[in-house]
Amino acid sequence: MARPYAVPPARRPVDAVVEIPGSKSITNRALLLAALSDHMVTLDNVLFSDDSRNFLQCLVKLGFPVAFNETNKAVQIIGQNGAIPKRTAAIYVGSAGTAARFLSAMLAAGRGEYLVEASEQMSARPMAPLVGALREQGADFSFPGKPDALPFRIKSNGLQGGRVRLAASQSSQFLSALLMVACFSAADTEIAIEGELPAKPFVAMTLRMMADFGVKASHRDFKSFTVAAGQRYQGLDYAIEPDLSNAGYFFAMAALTGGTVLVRGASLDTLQGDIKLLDILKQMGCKVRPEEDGIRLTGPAGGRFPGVDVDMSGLPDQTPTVAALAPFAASPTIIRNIGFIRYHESDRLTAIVNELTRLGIRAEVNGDGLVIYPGTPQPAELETYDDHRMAMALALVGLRAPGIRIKHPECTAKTFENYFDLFDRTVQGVDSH
Ligand SMILES: O=C(O)C1=C[C@@H](OP(=O)(O)O)[C@@H](O)[C@H](O)C1
Ligand SMILES: C=C(OP(=O)(O)O)C(=O)O
Repeated sequence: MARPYAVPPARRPVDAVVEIPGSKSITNRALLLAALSDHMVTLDNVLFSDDSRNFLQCLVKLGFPVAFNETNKAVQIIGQNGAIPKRTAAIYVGSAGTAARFLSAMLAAGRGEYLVEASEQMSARPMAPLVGALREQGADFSFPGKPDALPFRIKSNGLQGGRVRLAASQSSQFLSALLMVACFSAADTEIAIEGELPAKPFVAMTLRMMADFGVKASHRDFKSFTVAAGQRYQGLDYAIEPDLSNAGYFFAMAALTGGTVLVRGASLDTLQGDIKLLDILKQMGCKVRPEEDGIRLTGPAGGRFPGVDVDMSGLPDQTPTVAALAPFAASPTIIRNIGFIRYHESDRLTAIVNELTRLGIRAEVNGDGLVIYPGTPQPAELETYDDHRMAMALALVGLRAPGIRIKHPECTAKTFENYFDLFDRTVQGVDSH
């Protein structure tokens, strides 16, 4: 186990150009759509991290012809047009929500008998609404452990399609999973959403990527979705965007220090809803400039900014980032409509309040949101709950407050293996231009 990471306080405004690995959400969708396609797919700028390596290993276990080269960030998959090569297999999805949800749906839409296993953390996260919707369409589930949770066995003989209800309020990934496999069902699929659908931009990403691979879906105001049976995904070459969820920490470094960061390859024209963090940072006085080779953000002079009042249901993964900036704001920060982040790698509402409190910062859960008050963080060793985003975001506090240590920094490997190396280099200005 790695030692805690001692955050180096920023002695001057950061001035850096950073390269962020490929998007987890796009990588794991592209891997699924490639496997489901009817031809060879070549993926570029693929993320290699725990979440995507687990996904790739699952595809290998299921018998898909997969070739990958980590140095070139490239993956080639020969899609099997909705079929799964192995009729029986056991897969391990690790802690990846996307792998757990997307691959379970693919197996339920296949024909065979499969065991899906997961880390302890993922086994505690919700699966029941997805299991229920897949069961309604003909898949058979059994549970060696807790009912309706991972690990489980799936016995499948194709999905029926038809009208399906989905309790979607705990995670948008249930819907993304159902949408991506629906074209292989016997009949057209109509999914009726029950409860408030969170993280809609991730569903929009799913719809856009399905369309890129050749399958259309329609929806009425994100409340009901239709996918016609018989459509097929095509083989193509596909480039993965840099991960804007992970770029957020580096933009935040510029905001906190009144410095400037260029994220190479980032664009306002993106599949990723987390780009909206830039709007929040603008409200804090940052300047955003799209340039030829990326997006540049310049923080407010002296790192002085006001608190914000923001609905973050569309960009839930940025909640820890905004929470880490909040103690340094001139007024309280209010974050709304993010109750569902209780179901992420940790109960993030509780985790954020616990760690801000440990820093001597007043922070409260308020219904489905958070209120965080300005203050002076005191030296502390912070817990990270085996949650990459808690580790990556809490480190930001240490740029402006001395004596901050981040426990178990290795947990960033879920989506960003060398995060703390890049963090160090960004603070020290090694990569600056
Ligand atoms: O579909 C996706 O790629 C994701 C959707 C969101 O999950 P929830 O809808 O479960 O919140 C997000 O938090 C996660 O990091 C990635
Ligand atoms: C919620 C997250 O991950 P997952 O894909 O496991 O749901 C996340 O990366 O913040």
